[in-house]
Amino acid sequence: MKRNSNKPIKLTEVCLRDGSHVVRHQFTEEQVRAVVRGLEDAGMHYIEVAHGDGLGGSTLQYGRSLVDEMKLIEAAVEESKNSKIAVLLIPGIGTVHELKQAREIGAQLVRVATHVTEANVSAQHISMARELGMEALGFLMMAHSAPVEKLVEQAKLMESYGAEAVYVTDSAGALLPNQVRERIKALRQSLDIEIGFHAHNNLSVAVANTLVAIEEGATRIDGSLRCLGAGAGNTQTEVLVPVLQRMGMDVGVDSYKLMDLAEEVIAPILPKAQEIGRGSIVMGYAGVYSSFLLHAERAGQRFGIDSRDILVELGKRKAVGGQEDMILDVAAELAKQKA
Ligand SMILES: C[C@H](O)CC(=O)C(=O)O
Ligand SMILES: [Mn+2]
Repeated sequence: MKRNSNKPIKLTEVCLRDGSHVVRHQFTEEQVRAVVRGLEDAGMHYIEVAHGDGLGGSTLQYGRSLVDEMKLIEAAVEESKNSKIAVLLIPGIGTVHELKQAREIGAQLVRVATHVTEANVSAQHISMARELGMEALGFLMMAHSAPVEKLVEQAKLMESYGAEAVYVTDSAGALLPNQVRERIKALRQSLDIEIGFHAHNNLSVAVANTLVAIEEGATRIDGSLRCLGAGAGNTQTEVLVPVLQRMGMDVGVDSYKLMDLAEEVIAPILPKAQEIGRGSIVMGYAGVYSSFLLHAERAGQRFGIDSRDILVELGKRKAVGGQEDMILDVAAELAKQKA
């Protein structure tokens, strides 16, 4: 593959953060320790640990964590030597208070996540992270939902606040390869910082999209072992690494160790195998935030309606992350219409 960048690829394993949605935020300290030990041994570059909705996400609205995320981050830091521990923060859900706490216990990188049109709310957290000596990256969620020019404008804002990279975050798993290409290409042409890509596999194109992103010059790449991430999960890490090897790119991570970890440690954690089920397909198709899946399934059961109808309606209303309360409203409305 001809890459449009000569910078090394840096992988971030997100199963201990994005996967938190799948286990309803019930990770135990032992699970986190076992996963981090395995990832450290395999040579993973970054490991993200936090509540699924980022620092401070443990609430009634998003789902309470079984174990305080700071305790999990601390455990992850203890188990890692060369792998760096990363956290995610959505301004408004997480605050500078949690950011400082995460830094004090050893987190080295933060991804400040905002909706794709709301980069302006990331300024304070990006600059605070830099002051704290952390790597600070921007994470533009629901990147499918804005025109390319808007995405570029918002990424430039994050760059101006001090972000060292900006991610195209395909939260809904809705982007198709040509759309990933045009987005990464446009960012590469307009920014001086690194570009990242975070996929969801709802339409079964996460690996393909990630390859396109890398080809166009993305160097910060996310994956989750065994697809342990919201919806149908992310780019499957233990698949991506050997695919890259076959393309002549050695990212310095041991693929056998990743495969063993996925099979022996992650698979037993999964409540059920991560499949591209009907809910995930509809999310990708309708452009709905992947972490809404389980909330919509629960609401569907409660109101006796098909959760796909809820997801399609949420897509029409352009619901964004943080609007989980809309799921119940939509379900109640649809049930009323049905009655
Ligand atoms: C808080 C979200 O789950 C962040 C993310 O991983 C995404 O938007 O995708
Ligand atoms: Mn995600």
